[in-house]
This record gives sequence, C-alpha cells and structure tokens, in this order.
Amino acid sequence: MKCLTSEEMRQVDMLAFNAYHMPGEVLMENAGRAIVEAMVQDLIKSDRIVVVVGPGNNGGDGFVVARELKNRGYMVTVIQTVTNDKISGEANVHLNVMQRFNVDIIYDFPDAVQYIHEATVIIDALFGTGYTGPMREPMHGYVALMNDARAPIYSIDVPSGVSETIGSMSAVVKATKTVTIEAPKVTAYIEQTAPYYGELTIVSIGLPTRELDKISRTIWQVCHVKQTLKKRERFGHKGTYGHVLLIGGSVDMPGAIQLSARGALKSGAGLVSVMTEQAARPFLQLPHEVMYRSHDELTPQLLSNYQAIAVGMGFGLTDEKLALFYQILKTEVPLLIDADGLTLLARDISRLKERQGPTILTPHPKEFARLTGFSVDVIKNDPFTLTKAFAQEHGVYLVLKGTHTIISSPRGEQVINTTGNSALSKGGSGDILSGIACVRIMQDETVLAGLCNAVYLHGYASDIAVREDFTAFDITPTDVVDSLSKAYRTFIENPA
Ligand SMILES: NC(=O)C1=CN([C@@H]2O[C@H](COP(=O)(O)OP(=O)(O)OC[C@H]3O[C@@H](n4cnc5c(N)ncnc54)[C@H](O)[C@@H]3O)[C@@H](O)[C@H]2O)[C@@H](O)CC1
Ligand SMILES: [K+]
Repeated sequence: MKCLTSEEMRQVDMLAFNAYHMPGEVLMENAGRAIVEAMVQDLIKSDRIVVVVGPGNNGGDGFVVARELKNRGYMVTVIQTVTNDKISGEANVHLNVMQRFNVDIIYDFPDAVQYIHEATVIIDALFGTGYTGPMREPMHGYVALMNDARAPIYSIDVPSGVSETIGSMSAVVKATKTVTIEAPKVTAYIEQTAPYYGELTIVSIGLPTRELDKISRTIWQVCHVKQTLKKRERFGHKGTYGHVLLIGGSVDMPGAIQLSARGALKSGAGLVSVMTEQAARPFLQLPHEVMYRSHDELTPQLLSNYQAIAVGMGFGLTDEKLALFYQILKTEVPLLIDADGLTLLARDISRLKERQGPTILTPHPKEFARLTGFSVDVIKNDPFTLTKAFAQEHGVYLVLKGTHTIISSPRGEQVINTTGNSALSKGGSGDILSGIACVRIMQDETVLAGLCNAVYLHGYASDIAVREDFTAFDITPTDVVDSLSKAYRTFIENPA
C-alpha cells in the first residue's frame, strides 16, 4: 500500500483525468459511494446525520454521501458552509444531483449550531487535501461546533484542517473515524496530525494502480515481509546465513551489546560475534553461542570477514572510541551505526563520504537532530521530507525510529512501519533492533527490504507479547526478543 502527500494525490488525480480520461464526476461518485459503504454498518435508520460540506471537492464527496444516504432511507441534512456560487466543477454537478433527491440543506450558521448539536452522526466534508492553513472564518466556527458535539465524527479523506505544513494548522476536526480515499496520506503517520484521524479506513475509487505504484513511499505490510524474508534452506549451513559483528558495550554500559547479540541470535544469524573493550569483558554475560573479540584485535582484514557490522550500542564517546569509530567507517562491509556511533558521527558527518559499502543510520529524533542541526520539533513536523533529503544527500539508509518508524533509502524510497506499541519506548529496544537489522540485511532480498522486515518484526513481536503475555508496562526489551519466535512463526506457517 502506498502513502501519499497532498501534492502526489493531486498529480495522480490529474493523470487519471488527463491520461486515462476518467471524468472527475465519476471519481467523486465512486468516492462518495465507497465512503457510504465503509460507514453504513455503523449507522441505524433513526440516526440524525449531518454532513458538513466545504467549498472544494471534499465537499463534493460530501454531496454524494448525503445523496446516497438519503437514497438508502437515512435522515440526512447537509450543512453547506458556503453559498452555491462558491461551489464549482464536479462538486457543483453533484450539488445539483443531490438537490433533486430532496436532501435538506442548511446555510445559516445559527441553524447549523442546533443541527450539529442534535446530530447523532456527523460527516466532515469541510476540507480535504486542498486545504492550506490557517483556517479562515466561518470555517473555524464549524470545526469548533463539530468537535464540541457529542456525535461521532466521520471525516472524509482527511480530518478537515489537517495540513502537511504543521506550523500553519489552526483548527482541526477530531475525527472518530477517517475514511481515506485510495491511499493513506502522510499526515496519518505524523505525530502531530495522526491523532486527529481516529480509526483509519481506506476505500478505493478506481484510480489507476499503475500510477499509484510509481509513488516511492510504501507502507510495509505482511505481504511485503512474506515476499522478501529469506527462507531457511534445507541444505543451508551457518555460512549461508552470515556472520554478524556487533561492536559496542563498555565498562559503564555492558548491557546494550548483549541485547543486540540476543536480537541477532534470535533472528537467525549463522554466527554472531561481539567486540568490546577488553576491560568490559568481565561484565558481559553473553549467550554461549556468541563469540568474543576485543577492540585491540580490530584490523581492516578482520572486519572484512563479516557480512554485516553494527557499531555504537553502549560503545562510549571517548577520543579513543572516536579513533576506533573512524577506522570502522573504512570497512566496505554493510555497516549499521546506532546510539553512541551516531553521536560520534555527528562530530563530523562528512566522514560518510568515505563509506564504500552500504551504511545504515538508526537514529531516534533526538539523534537525528544532532546529525542535522534541526530541532526535534522541526523534525517531528516534517519527518518525511527531512529524512528523504538526508538519505539521498549522504547516500545512506536512514531508519528514523518512532511510533511510525520511517525507513529511507539513498535512492529516495521511503517505507513506513505500522507495527509496534508503547512497549518499545524503553531503553534497550533500539539495541535489539540493531541486532535484528544486521541479520535481516545479510539475508533478505535487499538492504532496504531487510531493514523494513527488521523494524516490522521487532514491532510485531512486541505487539504479540503485549497481546498474549505482558502489558506495555511490565514488558522488557528482553521479553520482546523472546517473542520474536512467535513473530517469525507467523511468516513460516503462512508463507506467501
Ligand atoms: N484525489 C482524487 O482523485 C479525488 C479527490 N477527491 C476529493 O477532493 C479533495 C481535494 O479537493 P480540493 O482540491 O478541491 O480541496 P478541498 O476540498 O480540500 O478544499 C479546497 C477548497 O478549500 C478552500 N480553502 C483552502 N484552504 C482554506 C482555508 N484555510 N480557509 C478557508 N478555505 C480554504 C480553497 O479555496 C478551495 O475552495 C480530496 O480530499 C477528496 O476528498 C474526490 O472528489 C475524488 C477524487
Ligand atoms: K474532511
């Protein structure tokens, strides 16, 4: 499934019209009817339904919805927030059709107050993807009326007032459910806008999939994991599955690297090695399967023996570690940089130019802020644009960790992950992900697919653990690793 910006949606819409000769009225008809299908199971015939329509095509969808509901025997009133002369194009076509079905229309704000107050269902067709903030009066008032009402709100396409320019948002409808047209929009996955969506449902209106498929932003789903997760081979041996080296852990912080090792072991690595400073070794409790190396052994030849390397988990930030880090950067082996590795990298990000092999950075927003110089707020307001630009500029795979982790490739592809829950908001979760990710990039179809699978499985394991054995309060990152078995089993027992 794809995820689009408003501009990308507009372009697909234009192509449907210009290149495929799909009339706008037909698309609007499809949208309205599909939206009714998506919400009709929630309605009863005694409902008092109001549809609040705005001046654009989102309002046009609202006219189709109102007409279709009326035709099916529901009590519907349209609250038209602008006069007829402000409604043009396809929306005007459907306004005329709707009028012939005798749908009641209210134009005055004082009347609207009462209708919205007494409604049992509110349909929000005020603004869609064409909205640019801030909101002008009287629309502000309509949004406040809807939000203050008791009835559940069904937003068409997006909650009205939501914008990709987060700083310009003023009033936004707080939807109970949003029925989105064709594909989710990026605002459904941005921290500041996602909560307005409520439950998200997607309906198809017949836009050409060939055009949608060209969008380079994808939501990673079960089908993608099934297609790209490397199968275990009957005649495979430990060499088949790769040898991962995890560099980190220090006297002060010995736990992080152990968690990474567990993540790698439980994800099917052929061999797992851990490299720490010699002094940290007595503090490590590594699983029996894990081999040990000390920093003193680090040479380019040694590093070239591995199929994936991760550096940074509990690594430390001393000058000695910085020198070691710069040595590690020289390897051509796929290199994942996390935690302290990212902090060291931020001291001189131009070092990324030296990288020959694939490079993966796995920052949370604060670490990404350190790398870019942007504030955390700026990053959270526009994560898709900023991560894409960074990954392309520096030629890296960037995994921006969050509720909806965003994975960006050097070629400009972006993937959004939707698994996981608040159980992962704990120290140690990232260390585990680094271990899982190293294994998946060694084995799966591409580095990008491997990273997406790692993030997906990590989140999925925590979802299963919280559903079946723990709560988000008591679960630990170690419990999440143990739940990886159930996550992997899902894909073995139900292959593509
Ligand atoms: N993408 C597609 O192919 C389709 C999209 N459709 C619908 O069309 C919508 C997009 O339609 P539009 O581009 O007409 O945009 P909208 O319906 O979001 O609204 C645009 C209108 O709102 C006004 N407006 C914008 N910002 C405002 C502000 N701050 N205060 C007051 N007025 C403001 C504009 O002047 C314009 O009249 C989608 O969200 C979807 O609901 C459907 O009709 C079916 C086809
Ligand atoms: K809307």
